Amino acid sequence: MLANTPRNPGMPLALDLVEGARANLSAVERRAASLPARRSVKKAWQAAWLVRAIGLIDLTTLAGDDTPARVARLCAKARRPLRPDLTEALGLKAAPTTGAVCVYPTMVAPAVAALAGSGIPVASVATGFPAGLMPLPLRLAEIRYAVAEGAREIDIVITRAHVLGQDWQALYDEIVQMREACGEAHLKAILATGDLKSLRNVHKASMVAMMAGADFIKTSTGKEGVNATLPVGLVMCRAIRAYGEVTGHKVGFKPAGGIASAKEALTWMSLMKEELGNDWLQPDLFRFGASSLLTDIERQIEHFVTGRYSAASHHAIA
Ligand SMILES: O=C[C@H](O)COP(=O)(O)O
Repeated sequence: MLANTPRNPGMPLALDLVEGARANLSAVERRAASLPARRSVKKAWQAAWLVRAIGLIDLTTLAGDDTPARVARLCAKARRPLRPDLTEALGLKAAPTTGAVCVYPTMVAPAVAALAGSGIPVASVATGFPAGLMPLPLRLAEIRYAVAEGAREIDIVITRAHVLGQDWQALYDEIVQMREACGEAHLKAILATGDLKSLRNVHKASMVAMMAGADFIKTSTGKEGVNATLPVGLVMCRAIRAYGEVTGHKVGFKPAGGIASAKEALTWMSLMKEELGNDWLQPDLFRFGASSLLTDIERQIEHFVTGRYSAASHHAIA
């Protein structure tokens, strides 16, 4: 899944680049507000974009009552996210699969077993998700555990206090160690932007995470009061662009938390296309972190094919 784009090796912490980061807030907000109004994707193209969106989803369950059986059901959905009659009606050569399945560390082994032979990677949250307030050696041990269980992607959470206290060296150092603990597994750095107080902090934390070698930067755990928003997404995309201009490295982006409708998915995809280009519409550089988005996408595709909507419960996931 992540084979096409070389990994971001990171770079030494460059405080001038972090501090010099400019987030022109009102321009960012104006630009973000204009995105949903755009009608750049219509009808047949919309169906094609929604099929593409399926392949960009990290199909997620992160609940206290997760069980191996629920995870197995979710994995079955990841293998076959679209009903065969819809796949056929759309004339798709290959049935889509989701980008990954994302679970807690103790659910990695059941997910790996359920996805065997599918090529779909398992992503695991780690580092004391969602708050991250555990001693660093335990957070690193949790990464190693998830990797040993078979996770190919690790979604870490950062220490928000390092951002709120502007301690960029401490943030850089912890992410460098997390990346080392990941080994071959790809690291997605969850910034928990709803906790970071300002867009300027979001921009700075994005830059530090990329300098420390994050393969992806991700907005939210899904557990903060405010999760993925377009202004935050725009700031993170512009940070990815700025980092790319300085280093030549491409870093992926994952909005997560509260993205539940096909319409929102299309808006996020337009943002990626316009801000970063078509490479960021591929699963090695873009993912949605979402637990219920697939249900609405399937409904909208069914409507496109049949002209009718069925109840969301007919598209049960786990
Ligand atoms: O990373 C994924 C999020 O936890 C999913 O959030 P959601 O349940 O609001 O879609």
